[in-house]
Amino acid sequence: MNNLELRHLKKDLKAINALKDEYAKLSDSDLKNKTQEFRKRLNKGEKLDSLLPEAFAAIREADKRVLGLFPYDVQVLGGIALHRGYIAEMKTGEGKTLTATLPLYLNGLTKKGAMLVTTNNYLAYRDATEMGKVYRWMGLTIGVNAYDESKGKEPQYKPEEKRVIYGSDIIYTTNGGLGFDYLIDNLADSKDKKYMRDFYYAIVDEADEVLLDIAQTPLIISGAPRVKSNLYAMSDQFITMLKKDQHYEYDEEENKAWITDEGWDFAEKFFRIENIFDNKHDELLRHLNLALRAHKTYEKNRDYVVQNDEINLLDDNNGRVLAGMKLQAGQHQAVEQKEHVELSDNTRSMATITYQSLFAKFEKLSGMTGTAKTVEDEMIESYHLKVVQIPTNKPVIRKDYPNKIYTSLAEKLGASLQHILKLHEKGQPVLIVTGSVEVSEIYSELLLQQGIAHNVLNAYSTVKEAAIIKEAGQKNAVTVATTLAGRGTDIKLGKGVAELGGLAVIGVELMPNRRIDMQIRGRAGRQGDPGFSQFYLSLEDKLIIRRGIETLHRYHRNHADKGDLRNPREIKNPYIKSLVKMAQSYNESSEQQARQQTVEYDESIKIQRDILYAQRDKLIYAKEDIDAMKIIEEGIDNHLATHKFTDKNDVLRYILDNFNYNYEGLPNNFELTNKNIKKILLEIASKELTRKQEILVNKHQMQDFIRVAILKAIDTQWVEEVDVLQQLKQAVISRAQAQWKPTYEYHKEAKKSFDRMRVNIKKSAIKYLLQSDVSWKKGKVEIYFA
Ligand SMILES: Nc1ncnc2c1ncn2[C@@H]1O[C@H](COP(=O)(O)OP(=O)(O)OP(=O)(O)O)[C@@H](O)[C@H]1O
Repeated sequence: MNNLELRHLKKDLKAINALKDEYAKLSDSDLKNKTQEFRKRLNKGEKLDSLLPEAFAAIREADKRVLGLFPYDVQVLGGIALHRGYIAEMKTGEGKTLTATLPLYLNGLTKKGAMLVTTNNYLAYRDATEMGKVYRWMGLTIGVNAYDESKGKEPQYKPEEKRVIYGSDIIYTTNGGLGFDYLIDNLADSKDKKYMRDFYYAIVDEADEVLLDIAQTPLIISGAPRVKSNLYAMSDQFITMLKKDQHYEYDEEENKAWITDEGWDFAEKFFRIENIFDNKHDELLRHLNLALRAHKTYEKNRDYVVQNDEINLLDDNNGRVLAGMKLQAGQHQAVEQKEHVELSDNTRSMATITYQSLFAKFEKLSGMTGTAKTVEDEMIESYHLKVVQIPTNKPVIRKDYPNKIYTSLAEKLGASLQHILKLHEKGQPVLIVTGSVEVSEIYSELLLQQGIAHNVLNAYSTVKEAAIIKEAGQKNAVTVATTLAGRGTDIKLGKGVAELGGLAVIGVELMPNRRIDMQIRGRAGRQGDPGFSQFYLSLEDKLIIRRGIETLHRYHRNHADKGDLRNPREIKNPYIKSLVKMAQSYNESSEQQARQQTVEYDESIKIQRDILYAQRDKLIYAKEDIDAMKIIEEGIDNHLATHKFTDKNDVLRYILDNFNYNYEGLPNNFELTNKNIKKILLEIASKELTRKQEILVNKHQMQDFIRVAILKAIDTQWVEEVDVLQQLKQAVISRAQAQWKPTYEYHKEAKKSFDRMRVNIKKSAIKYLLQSDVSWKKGKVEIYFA
């Protein structure tokens, strides 16, 4: 299969290579003028595909002149694959950054926006800065939705600045930045606050990480805070007094903790209540569980870090801070309480999207990574993306040694340290990659004890990332890093290092999947460089404990106390070794199942969100006037269809609640028929709208008001709906049993809830249109919603 696809790509490569000499002879200005020429031809109807050979030849030549790098044939092949909407699997260090310039230039010619999406700020900013030069030289604009972390905090862009970024020919952004911007753009209540264009073309860098691993965590924008609770502090204090196996139990494999009967008895005594399971103590019960989880299942420096008096979650896949992400439903506050930092607002989510849905919005999607083949089926299923493997430019000469496995953590530390010391003695640079901040600190401590100077790169030190990476390939360098240095990081070898054997990569934990292993190994042996990689594992590695293979646990129990740091004994038993591998593949399949579940549950909210956002856009970009009376009438009809007014007071209540809270009363001779009720309601509405029109002077301002009021109705109801769906999902999952398809139940309920929301939107619209106050101050409309 791969060969067939490669053959197709090679045809284009041939055409591009045939133009090589001709383009090399062009003067700088003739080369730059090609952009205009291509754009003219596009305008006349020529297709991108037919421009491909010339455009690729042009940008390739420009890469050489501006960046000093002439894309190799294999990179051109990769570039063509990216244009054609494949995932180009190019081995680590083959130069994907440069490869992307080719299809980005070609697709940027359309002026519809060609995006390079990557996992983190450091990579996005680095690549945009380096590659930006060549696009500008060729007369294309580039927008950068990332910033230099060493120079300070994230800039807060105004909508007009975002519009410039997203309006550029080529855009470099992080996936998180893009997702949040999409959600914020869809919270705008007027044209001048919107900045996104329709999504056209994207190349997703580190495609497997972004599209699969990170895609497990949906993006959430938080909104109005819920009432603050003092139960966090009380619950936290209580939990710290509990004794393990008496008051609570903890299952390490599942990373689950629960309070025992004895624990609950203790709680009843402590809080002086009779029955904690009584409904009136629901909130306390919930907070106790949150506090228990905060203490027993969330670990500092593994799951989160504490920075600037804040809890920042860590991404399991790459050890980086998950910018802007919070644990939901009060869990975040419980962890804050545990760490004694100020409690943030416990907000409900206002808008949310998964990456699966976000990327489905691109007209054309492609991706690149060093590791995609093992997950090709999933890529096809979730994104319709096929993988094509691109050959390397030079053979990879890096040596990947088989894993060394030890029983205990101490033995693993001892063995790996001996190896590191030996390498360091001869001056070979070493990169030690750990699975958590905690372990990175242990290694740092051990190295200090040996008097070895080294750098530590983890979530606490990302501001120094570029500087640390620059040093990491020099003679004598020792770098301890979490997996955040495991992808994209380009470590260049210093003078004399190749002769010493290149970079040595020492991995010191069993990683969640093989792709992460390969990426870590791939920090060495780039561009045909020498280098090697070696993993040191132990039966106390997190993944082995979590994946619970009984034979391994038994082996561990029987052997753990016999070894120590100074006397590490490697496990040679092939059966035990194969079980360690199995723990990793178990984990891979459960990761995949979890992703499948995310996709399945996402279907409802995806459909609902699309309908709702389209409705919002229709209002924001409405060419014709919005007929407020028509919307009010529909709301009245809805109400009359579902509600039977029993007497005049009932009608009056409805008017006071929804139409006019100063309403004086119905006429004495009012006859209670639906027709009459509707008539009087329409009269009140029409009078109120006329009054507002008088205040707002002209029709244009009145239309602005109507639009904002209806958007407000949509948004408030949508916030409710997002919350309802989230809770519904939790409820359905916790009820899930065998032979019962929870997703079916979920989608059925979600549909009902959506229909209710549509009715409620109209109801709220009436309220916001009629019961709000408008004023006209200093040439601006001011609106107060009750
Ligand atoms: N055509 C070229 N000629 C010379 N050097 C090149 C060329 N292409 C790339 N390089 C160099 O190769 C190195 C690796 O490039 P890059 O970091 O883009 O690799 P990558 O494929 O993204 O790796 P990873 O998979 O680890 O992210 C860089 O130092 C880059 O300058």
